[in-house]
Formats: sequence, structure tokens, C-alpha cells
Amino acid sequence: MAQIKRKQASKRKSSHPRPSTSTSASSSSSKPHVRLSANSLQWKPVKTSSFSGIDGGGGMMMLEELDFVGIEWDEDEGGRKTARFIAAEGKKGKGKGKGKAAEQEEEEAEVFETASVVDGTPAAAEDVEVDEAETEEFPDFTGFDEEDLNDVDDEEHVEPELPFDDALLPEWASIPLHASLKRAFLASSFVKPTDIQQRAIPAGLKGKDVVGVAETGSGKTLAYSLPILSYLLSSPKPSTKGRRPLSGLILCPTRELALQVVDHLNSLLKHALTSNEDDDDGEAEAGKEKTKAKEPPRISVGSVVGGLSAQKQKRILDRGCDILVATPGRLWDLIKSDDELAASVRTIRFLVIDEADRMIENGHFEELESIVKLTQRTGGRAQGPDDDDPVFAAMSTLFEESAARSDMQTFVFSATLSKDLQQNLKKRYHSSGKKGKGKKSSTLDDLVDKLDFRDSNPEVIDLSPEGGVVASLRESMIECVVAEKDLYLYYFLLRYPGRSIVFVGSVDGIRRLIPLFTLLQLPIFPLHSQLQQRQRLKNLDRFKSTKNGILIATDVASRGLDIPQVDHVIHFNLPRTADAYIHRSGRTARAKNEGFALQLCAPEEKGMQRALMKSLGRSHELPELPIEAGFLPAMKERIRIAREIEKIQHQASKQSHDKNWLLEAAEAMDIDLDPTMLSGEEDDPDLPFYRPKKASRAKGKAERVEGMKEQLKGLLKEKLVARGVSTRYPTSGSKVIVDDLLRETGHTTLLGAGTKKAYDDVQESKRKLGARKGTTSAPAKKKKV
Ligand SMILES: Nc1ncnc2c1ncn2[C@@H]1O[C@H](COP(=O)(O)OP(=O)(O)OP(=O)(O)O)[C@@H](O)[C@H]1O
Repeated sequence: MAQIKRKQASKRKSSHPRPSTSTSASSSSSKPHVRLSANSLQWKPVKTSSFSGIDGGGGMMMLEELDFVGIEWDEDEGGRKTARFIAAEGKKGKGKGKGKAAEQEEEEAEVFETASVVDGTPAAAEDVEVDEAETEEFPDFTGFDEEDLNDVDDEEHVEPELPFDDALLPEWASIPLHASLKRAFLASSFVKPTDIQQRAIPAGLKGKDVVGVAETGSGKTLAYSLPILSYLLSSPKPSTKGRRPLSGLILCPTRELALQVVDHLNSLLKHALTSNEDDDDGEAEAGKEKTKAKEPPRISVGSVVGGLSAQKQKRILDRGCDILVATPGRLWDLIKSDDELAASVRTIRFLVIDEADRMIENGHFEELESIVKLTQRTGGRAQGPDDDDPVFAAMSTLFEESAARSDMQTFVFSATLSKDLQQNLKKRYHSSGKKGKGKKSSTLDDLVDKLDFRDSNPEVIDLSPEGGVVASLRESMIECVVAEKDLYLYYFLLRYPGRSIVFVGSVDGIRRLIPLFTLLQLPIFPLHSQLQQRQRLKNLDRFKSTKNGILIATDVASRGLDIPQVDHVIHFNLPRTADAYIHRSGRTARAKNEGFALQLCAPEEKGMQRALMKSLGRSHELPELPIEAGFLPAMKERIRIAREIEKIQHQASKQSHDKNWLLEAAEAMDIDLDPTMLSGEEDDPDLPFYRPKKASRAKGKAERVEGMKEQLKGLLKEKLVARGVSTRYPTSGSKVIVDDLLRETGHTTLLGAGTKKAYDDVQESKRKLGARKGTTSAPAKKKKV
């Protein structure tokens, strides 16, 4: 991907020479060319949008471009292509004034493989499109020439810490974090630590290992990151020569979460470092970015995740970063081929396992275990790296040469860690520091066992809320048959506009719903593991920036994602575990804000729902969302037409796909096709077996689809009308809407529907039901709708 992108960038900006895709060393220029090593080139950062995954902010995914550089391709006998950078002789090192050694280095060819690897699986090279951006940049090394880096004062020194007036943030006063971070809190309006931060940060600052359990959206990212950032800010300024040593490794289960953590840290650092530099008169200039020109970042945060260019990640890893945020699969792939990286990981000062319980599921465990093994001390409490493992055997010199640090701190965090595990952890470490004394009960226990906590008494902080979910989450359900889930989802999305995430149990389920809701003109974006990473990030970005956007996702979006102002989470299919319910629902009601979770529960899911609620410690059923049945017939009709259109379009595209596939295969094999092998082939007038009858049937179908689309468009333009509303006489009827019409205060698409939030309607319906029964405390009676 990166190579393609670089090639595009050079196409866009460079005039000479053009990149060549031929297998010869050709170029459009007649001048002689030299081959260049990637690290000797003058890469220039390209500004990109936030959360594009291409952060432009010092992370691994920064996009860069080149001038005056082309690419030539070599192909070996197996058809495997490699790319080499070339430049016209006159252009090499232009404006750089390089020394001889650098020039020599440039002339050495460096081989770049074209296939990028996605978590171990070869993936098609991606053509990354990045929107031109308004995001501010945070520098990393990539924009600097070697001489600029060498010019930087390289004396090892601790910068004097400008004092911070604790009166400005009294609630942070008792936590001895670096003053720059406190200035950043001012700029970010983090006026006080959250509960988990209040407990975990002091422990982290004291050098303890920490296991932290706290509700979703409670600021765990900063709870584990701030001790690391404070440590780095209080340490000597890193040398600009050689690879920057890795201090912190943060492991996350999903790519989006890893990139989000990088964003989160960079945005805090931007304020922390800017305010430090600007603070001559003692005033933090919040929000202004004034990083010194031509100086590498004081703290560099990088990411290594699957689905994006491994080569680019490698290249930036070569330059080094202070904190690396990674998904285990990609990181382990890179470690296996890079001893220096393996050594960096072996000697880290901080290891963080975020969403620890998730990290041990779904095939993450093997790689995670291997990475964790690298950080074990030999001869220490843990066994040390495994000599029987061939990968570790190959790294034996590494283990002899670099010892894992005895002061490494381990932070393990999640919103859901079993109580058993926490108990076992305490028991195990309380028992004279010997490994294996506590009872092992789960894979998580295995992980904890391998973690080799240096601390004989790790700080275990459990702030998980009663009932699992946050107190500001409101919950409700709609009982309906499976076949009507589409209808009730549509009803909810229209009735309660807002930013919503819909969790669906399978990718197929998402694929079915997307065309349907697109035809119904809802701003819907899919997110699942079978989308290309580029598309996943794009969809997330679009969802975040679309008013009333709808993200329709599998559980890939259930953990950690911190998307501002998600109003609703809808469980289209119920999750299988209470933990999954907690994390999914935790995408709303974050940081003490209100949020609403809705379950769509079919009769066959009732048992599962009861079990779910039981494991959350609930004794009452969830209240039902009241449905204004008057809207349903019109909504049903829209859905019926949309489904019909979708069915015909799906058949047509399947037929054309099959036909193309067969024709291509026949052509490749140089055989004549028997017309009977194809269904619908007669529809194509270019084919010899074209039959007008079939063609006219196809034409008829196309016309029918067009007609239905027009009909649907017409229906979608109309406002739906509640029962009891008279559009002709708005001042009469059982629901008078004249005031709403005059003041434009009514529902935007459903005439006569209220504008209250979903949970207020639930409460009101409960109250009415209670009043009818002569009590206000009865749980809502289930109603068949
Ligand atoms: N001290 C603070 N004051 C105000 N907001 C904060 C504070 N610390 C963090 N936040 C904000 O709270 C939000 C949630 O934080 P974060 O994503 O770290 O939650 P989390 O506990 O990791 O959630 P999850 O369990 O879902 O992963 C973020 O938008 C973050 O910027």
C-alpha cells in the first residue's frame, strides 16, 4: 500500500521522472538513474484527516510523498514483484548537501516487496485515498533530513519542568504528574481525574503493576497512559542519533482501537508540549500548536496494526518511537523478522494489555503470548523465553545480549475482568511470590501467569459497576418476531433520530441490511472484519462526521471505540455474553453522559435474554419501548418496496457476476461455451445465443425496478402521520399539531410524534401503565405489537 501511495504521491507532485511499472529499469528520462534506499529519501508529510488511520501525527500511518523519485519494478521467476526507488542522477540529494557516506548509502539498492501483509495474510495492495485535511500535524522524524536531526542539541539532559499552579486544577493536585500534562488537562477541560484515574495513576507513578477494571467510557486509556507519559517527560530528552528506544508497548485487540489510542495520546501531547514551549509568561496557550520547526517530537507515539502497510510501519519503526500501540498479530509478524525490534520489545519499561479479556479470545492469544514471553525475565519469577519454540530458539542471541528490565511495569485493563481472576491474582502473588500457587481457572489466568509482574503485590482496582453497565445508560427492549426486526429498527431510527450504532450478529446480516436501509435513504455505514481496513476507517470517519449517522457493525466495534455523542446502541441480535453486552452498550453513555441501549428480542431469543440479564445480576425484565403503531403500516410498505427492489437488483448482479465469471474462465481456458451452461445469457444482444424474449423480460424487470424506485422516492418524501392527527384540520383531531407546525417544533419526519427522547417515552409509558393498574412501581407489561 505504502509503495502504491508513494508512487501516487510522486505522480501527483513530481515532474521527473515518472514512475515506471515495467520490469526493466526503464524511465521516461534519458538521464542516468541511481537506486536509492528508502531511508535516504526526502519524504515529506502529507496532511490527512483525523481518524483516517493515516494520522499525519507521528504515528505509523503517516502519509508521505516524494519529489523527483520514480519506482522501477523487478519481477522474479515466480512472478513476485519488488519495487526499487530510482532518481535521475542530477536530482539525487537535491538541496540536501549530503556527505559522501550518505550519497554512497543512497546508491545502494533497497528492495521493497509489493504485497502487503495483513496479520499474516497476504492482502492486495491498497490504493489509499486520503482526504486533504484540516487536521494539525504533530511531527515525527519522517519530515527531517539526517543533518537536521544531527543539528539538534544531543546532550542528554532533563528539561526543567515549568511549575504548574495546582490551584487551577485542584482535583488533580494530589497526583504528581508532570506539569506539562496538567497544562494539557486545562486545555482539554479534563478538570478532574475520573475514579479509575484517581486510583490507578498514583499506583502507576509509584512503579506498581496495575490491574484496572472500570466501567466503559471511564477514561481507562489515560489511566494507564499518563504514568507512561509522565515518566517519559521526566526522563532525559531522547537522543536524535540511532533508533529511539521503545519505552512503552500498548497492545489492543482491534486496529481501530489501536489507532484511536494513538490519536488520544497525540492530542494530549500536542497540548502538553505546546503549552510547555509557550509558557514563558506562565500562561498555557490552550489549543495553539506551536511546535518548533525542524525538531523531532519530544515524545513519539507509533502504531503497528494489520491491514495497513507493513513496509511503512517497518520503516518508521526503524527510526524508533517512545510508545508503540499495536495489535498482536501484526506486531508479532514484524518482530519475527526484526531482531532489533524484538530487542526493543524485550527491554520495554511499560507493557499495557488493554481490553485484556478480549485479547485472549479469537486467536489473538498465541501472538500475545509470544510477545509477552519476550518481556519475561530469565531466571526470574517466570520461566523466561521458551527454548523449545523455534522462533524463540532463533532469537537466543538476542536473549543473551539484552535482558528484560527488572523495573518493567505491567498494566492490565478492561471494563470486564472476572472476579475469579482478580482473586486468583491476589492469592498467587500473596503466596510468597512463587508462581503457580493460586488456582488457575481460565485463559486469562494463563495470561496473567505469563505476564511476569515484577511487583510482588500488583495493585488490583475493581470499580466495575453493579449490573455491569454504567449508571447513565438507559435500557429498553422491543419484542418482535425475527421477520419484523427490520421494521422495528426502521421505526426506531426514524422515530428517534440521533447517532446510533446497530450491532448485528453476522457479516451476512450487515450485508443484507445495508442495501435495504440505503434504499430507505438512511445515512448508514457498515463496519466489519471483511471490509478492507481503508474502508473500515473511512466508514468510521464518515459515521463520526454525519449528523444522525448510523453505524451498522459486528462486535469488531464493540470494544473501546470512543465516538463522541453516540445517542443509541441497538442490539439487532442479542450478544451471547454479558461482557459483550456491556462493551457494546458502552459505546454510548460515555464519560457520564446519558445514553440509550435497545434490544430487539425475538421469541426464540427470550431464553438467551433471560440468561444475559441474570448474569448481569438483574431481577427485572427490561421495560418495553412504546410503539406508535399508527406509523407502522406506511413504514412496512416502504420496507416492502425496498426489499423488492433489492431482491431484483441482487439477482441481476448475481447473474451478471456469474456470467462474467464463466465468460472470463472460458476465455482464459480458450474454450467455447455451451449456451445452456449460462442462465440468462440470452439477455445480452452481443451474444450469439441472444433471445429477444428473455431480453424483453430483463427490460421489463429493469423498468419495474425504476418504477418501484420512483414510487419509493415519492413515499420517502412524504411525512408519516400519527393516528389521531388530521393534516387537513391541524387544529382538531385527538392529536393537535397546529402549534408544532407553526413553531416548527414537531418531529421532522413523523407528523404528530413527540420529540422526547426514547427513554422518556419508556418512562412515560411505564407511568401510564402503572397509573392504570393503580400502582406506579409495576414493571411494564409486555405488549404484542
Ligand atoms: N479526566 C477526564 N475528564 C474528562 N474526560 C475524560 C477524562 N479522562 C478521559 N476522558 C474522556 O473520556 C472518554 C472515554 O475515555 P476512554 O476511551 O479512555 O474510556 P475507557 O474507560 O477506555 O472506555 P472503554 O472501556 O469503552 O474502552 C474519552 O473521550 C476521554 O477523552
